[in-house]
Amino acid sequence: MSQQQQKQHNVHWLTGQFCDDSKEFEYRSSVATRVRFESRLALILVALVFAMFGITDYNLLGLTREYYLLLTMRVAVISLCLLLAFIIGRHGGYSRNTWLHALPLWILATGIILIIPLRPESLATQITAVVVAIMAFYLLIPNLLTVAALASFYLTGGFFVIALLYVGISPAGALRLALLLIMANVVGYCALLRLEFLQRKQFALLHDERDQNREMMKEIAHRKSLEAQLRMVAERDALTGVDSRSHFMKRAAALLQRAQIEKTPFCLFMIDVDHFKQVNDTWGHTRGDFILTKIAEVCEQSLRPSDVIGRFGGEEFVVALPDTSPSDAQAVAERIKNNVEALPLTDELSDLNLSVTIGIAIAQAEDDDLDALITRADSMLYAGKRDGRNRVVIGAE
Ligand SMILES: Nc1nc2c(ncn2[C@@H]2O[C@H](COP(=O)(O)OP(=O)(O)OP(=O)(O)O)[C@@H](O)[C@H]2O)c(=O)[nH]1
Repeated sequence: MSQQQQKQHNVHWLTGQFCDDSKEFEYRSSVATRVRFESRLALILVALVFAMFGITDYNLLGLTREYYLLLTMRVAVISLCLLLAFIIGRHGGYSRNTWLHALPLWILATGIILIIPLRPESLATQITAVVVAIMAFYLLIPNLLTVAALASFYLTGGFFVIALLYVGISPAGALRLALLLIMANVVGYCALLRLEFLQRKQFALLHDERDQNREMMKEIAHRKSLEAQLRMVAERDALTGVDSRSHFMKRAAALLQRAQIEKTPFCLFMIDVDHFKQVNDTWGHTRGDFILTKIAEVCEQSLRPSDVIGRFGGEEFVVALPDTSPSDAQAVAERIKNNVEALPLTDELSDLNLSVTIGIAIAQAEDDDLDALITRADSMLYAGKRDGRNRVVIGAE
């Protein structure tokens, strides 16, 4: 891991959050959906529990003014909690709206604090409720440590001050209460700090792993494209785009073998451009190259997709024609010859009389091999050259 990444993954010892803001934002965004769901659930449960305590209020106070005041306060807190549960459900990822998560805690804390002036005699019960609420703020309601801690400190401080003001507590009792509340905060704070730390460490690890995987996928894609390029270079003739000689030999050998197994006819052409040296000498090598690519194009267009054409070398092409009878092969060769002759070239090449000579070999014996066929097609080709070029010569000798 690079130093930069290491720095990004540092978690603050006091807040339990990533020191790097963008990393923290990324983390919060990644847990937003879960947080939203859990926050809603927690708020609804809390509202229910808070409502249930209304029954104890009634038992203790009866239908008194204090009871109605308490009831109004409880209804207000519960309504706000439910409203916030609804809002959090819609907009409450804490990557942006952190305050939305703080708000219900502060409302609940206020509700709990306000019980004391209304029911001072229930202090003992309320102390338990406050300790439970502090724990819930830290551990049960999904929240950021800072949000939970601030709301807890508010609840702790507010409750302590109100208890001192409204209930006559002895100094020793006050000290005990303060220690208890501090303890509850320390335990909750440490537990949540540890949780936040572990969750972020886990997130950082997963993130690293994902980065490494992405790098690996990139590397694999790069290698694959290199392989494809290499294959292309090895299999294709760079100038004309037809098969390279070696690739042609592989494909043609396989086609010949299949033809021999299936006992279907197989023919092979050797195509040579006539007087190409003269073409080069007169119009230059660049135009010579251009003419070669045009001839390759015309040949390809004159063949079936199942035929295979390769550049054998220089101005010589070779074609394998599976499942082709000698008469069909001759017709195809004539077509190529005619198409080359009629090749539309640029104006500056209008004086050029382009032609090819084609030698055809027919596969006969079952053990006929590709080299033997090529040799035979070659001798047909040279017979054609000898007899004046621009012709097709077929034979099995
Ligand atoms: N422009 C170009 N010329 C090539 C290429 N490969 C081979 N040649 C040329 O093709 C010419 C072949 O000449 P020769 O073998 O004497 O045959 P030819 O002039 O075609 O005469 P015949 O085959 O007897 O009709 C040579 O001048 C080579 O330099 C190529 O890739 N590009």
